[in-house]
Amino acid sequence: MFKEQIKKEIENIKNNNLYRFLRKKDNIDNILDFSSNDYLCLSKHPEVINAVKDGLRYGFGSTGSRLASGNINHQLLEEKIAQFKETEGALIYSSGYATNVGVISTLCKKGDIILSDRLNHASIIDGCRLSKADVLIYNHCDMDNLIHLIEENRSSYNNLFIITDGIFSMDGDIAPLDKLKNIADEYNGILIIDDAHGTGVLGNGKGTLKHFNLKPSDNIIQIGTLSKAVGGLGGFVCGIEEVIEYLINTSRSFIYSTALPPSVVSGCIKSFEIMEEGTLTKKLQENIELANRIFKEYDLIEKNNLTPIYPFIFKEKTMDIAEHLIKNNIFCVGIRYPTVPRGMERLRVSINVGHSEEDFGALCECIKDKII
Ligand SMILES: Cc1ncc(COP(=O)(O)O)c(C=O)c1O
Repeated sequence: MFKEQIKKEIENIKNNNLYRFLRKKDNIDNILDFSSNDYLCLSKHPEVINAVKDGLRYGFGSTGSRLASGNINHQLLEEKIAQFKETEGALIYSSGYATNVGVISTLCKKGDIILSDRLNHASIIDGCRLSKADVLIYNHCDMDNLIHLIEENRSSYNNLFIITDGIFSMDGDIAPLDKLKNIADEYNGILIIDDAHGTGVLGNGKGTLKHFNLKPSDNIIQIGTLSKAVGGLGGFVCGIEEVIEYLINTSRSFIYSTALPPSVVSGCIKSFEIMEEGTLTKKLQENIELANRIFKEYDLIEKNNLTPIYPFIFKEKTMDIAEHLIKNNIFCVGIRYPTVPRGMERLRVSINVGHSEEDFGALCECIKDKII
């Protein structure tokens, strides 16, 4: 009975053209990859790999939660992140997803109100759903709409939280953090920034807050992931000491989950050391400029990007183009509803420091083949 029901639901997904399946990245050395979030290519950096090997001296797994047997070299990474982000403290989780869910559901309580950008990442949405706060969605980066919603509800909440991605993961655009910080200050609110895609990329690598020349403050909480520019696995939150101390005591996805393997932690520490030098972030910005020029020549974009994420909106043609690219050894994922709104289906092209002018040209030529 249950089996039949699930089969029917899968059929429905297929009939709606929304079926997902796992695709192995075959022939990994020959593939031209525009799907990865490894913006600085740190996942394959020899010094990072050596640091990972060195971390294996502690063993394969961490063997327990941070509050039990799993607290090995983790605090070294937290000190590094806090220093890098210029905050009082930092706390790492087993993924960026677990961080958003664990931080938002813990800090935002009954009687509070959350204002969340319409295009925020699924892990923020799930954190909001798990929290007991009231959640209102403001139109994407629309400050008038945000203020309107706050004004309408201002008498009826305890704490006000504004939550936004720093760089939006599917569009590559940047949240107006300067304006959001002003609004948070004016209404005595707390600004939570998920800088999963900004860390290592904007503000000399320090992130989106730095991009706006803003300093960390008591009412800013920054979240990030160790799985994108950092090249590893895990997530982190940074901010004032009291928030970190409170999360250690109350955040369920931190407390009730095994700590990251120490080798991953060692690799991430090395990644932050390399990011601090600034060379790779500078190279990434140069590659973004190069990609802007070439993508414009092929009419794939109208204005210059500041981030490595390019949405090429091909709507219903998206999946056919993605398939054509794969047949030509170019890996670039097609994104459909519900990850993006209907009618906004796109290739999500993400570029990194390893791409060359020829690579950008090859991608554009292959797309051109299919759309002409
Ligand atoms: C904006 C954003 N936040 C959070 C996450 C989750 O991070 P992780 O992959 O480390 O769980 C992602 C990754 O998909 C993301 O794009």
